[in-house]
Amino acid sequence: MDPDPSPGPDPPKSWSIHTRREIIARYEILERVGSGAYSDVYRGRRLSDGLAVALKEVHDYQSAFREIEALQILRGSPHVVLLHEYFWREDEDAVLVLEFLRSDLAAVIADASRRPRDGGVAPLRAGEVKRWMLQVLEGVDACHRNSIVHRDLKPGNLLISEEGVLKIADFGQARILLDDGNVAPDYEPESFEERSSEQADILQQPETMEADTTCPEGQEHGAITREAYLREVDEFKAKNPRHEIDKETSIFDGDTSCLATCTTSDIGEDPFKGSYVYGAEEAGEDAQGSLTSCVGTRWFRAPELLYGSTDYGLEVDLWSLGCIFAELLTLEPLFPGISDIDQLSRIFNVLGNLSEEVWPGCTKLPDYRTISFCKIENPIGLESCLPNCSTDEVSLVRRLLCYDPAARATPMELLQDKYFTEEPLPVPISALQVPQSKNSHDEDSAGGWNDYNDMDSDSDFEDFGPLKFTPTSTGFSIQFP
Ligand SMILES: Nc1ncnc2c1ncn2[C@@H]1O[C@H](COP(=O)(O)OP(=O)(O)OP(=O)(O)O)[C@@H](O)[C@H]1O
Repeated sequence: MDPDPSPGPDPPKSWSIHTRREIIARYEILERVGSGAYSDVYRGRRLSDGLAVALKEVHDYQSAFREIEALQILRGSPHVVLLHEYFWREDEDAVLVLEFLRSDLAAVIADASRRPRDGGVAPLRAGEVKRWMLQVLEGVDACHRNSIVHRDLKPGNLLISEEGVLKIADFGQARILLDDGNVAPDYEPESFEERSSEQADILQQPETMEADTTCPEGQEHGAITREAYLREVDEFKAKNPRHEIDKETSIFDGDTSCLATCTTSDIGEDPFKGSYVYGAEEAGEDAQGSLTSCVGTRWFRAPELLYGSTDYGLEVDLWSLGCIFAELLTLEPLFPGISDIDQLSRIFNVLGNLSEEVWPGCTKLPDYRTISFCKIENPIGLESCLPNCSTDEVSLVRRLLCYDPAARATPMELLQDKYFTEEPLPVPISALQVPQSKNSHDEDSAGGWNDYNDMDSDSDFEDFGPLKFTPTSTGFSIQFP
């Protein structure tokens, strides 16, 4: 699509990228390739050398600087999407210029699920699955080494280059965890007030954008101390009154939970769209250094988040990894819940109830007593969900899908798992089959991809025709048929 040079009166926000002179001067904006909860993404071409890029116009302020902050810290990680530069002028959406990646793991799974199964043999070879997993693990390892929790890991956020290199993308929900377990308050990646008026609209040029590689001895690169963050925030607030306005107009509600507060806004892949509560929770996160439980896509959301935890860590990503790996092995989503409660019930049906026995302390989760599930006498177990999988494959998934977050294996531990060094060995990246585009998961597929669009439920309760709800003194009791 040709860029529209005439701004016209009040162009719709999502098209405003076409009216940004500083961007048009450097990039040809081609077709829109995707859109998410907070963004529109266009394929683009750098005019100076023809480089293919993705131009991500982020409509949400917080999401934009979280993504920029994380991508700057992770710059140079081979399995994290590369941020070439970004444009951000006050009162306009941030536009991130990213390397263009044509496919994603969702498309790999959808493509494979359409291939015929040969005598029960999965269409994705074990060596291919291993190579995809290794790349995901290396990417998540880089995030976690830098204390960055992604919070929205799912196949659609694992982008893939033409050559088969997998890169983690969409850091709009990422946070940096501090040593004390809290999160770093959001801060402006680079203050635009410091720039001259000519430079004010282009915050980072490719030549000048380098993540700060200096870090105090003994401290992981990118793990900025709480003091440094608070200093940055103070400086930023002094320069940018908008931050103060945001804080004043939002309600602090940092301790509230998804289950308790998002029952009318828990909208599938976009649990926060139009949600006033989410905004309030995000403010709480910033103001108090605590976290919100309203993160991630439901199918990949850890039980502690489903139970409203605001005191979680990197381990929420590990649960998501377990769900992603299971899906790679079976080509079907493991826990395709249609609401938060259904999500929990699907997990319990497989792994058994969450109790003090399996995770000491879990009864203190904010919403644990709000909803009581009936006892699952005979959970079906992970093996039944992973038919035709080897013991090693089941064991790998099991090491991630532990109720107790502390028991989940870290990416580094998994990278050393014998599964990856035993036959069949991971295939080389060049032998991976990369789908032509990401669009394949919008089409019909046996993998249930259309269900991703069906994850939107206005209420946690409306989809529960066959379930028996009983009000209790603390909340609800639910019985399954
Ligand atoms: N670097 C890229 N190269 C090619 N396509 C991309 C790139 N980044 C994003 N996209 C496409 O744009 C879509 C939206 O991007 P992204 O997931 O980053 O945005 P979001 O608004 O944070 O989405 P979500 O609602 O999933 O959180 C992606 O699904 C993907 O198809």
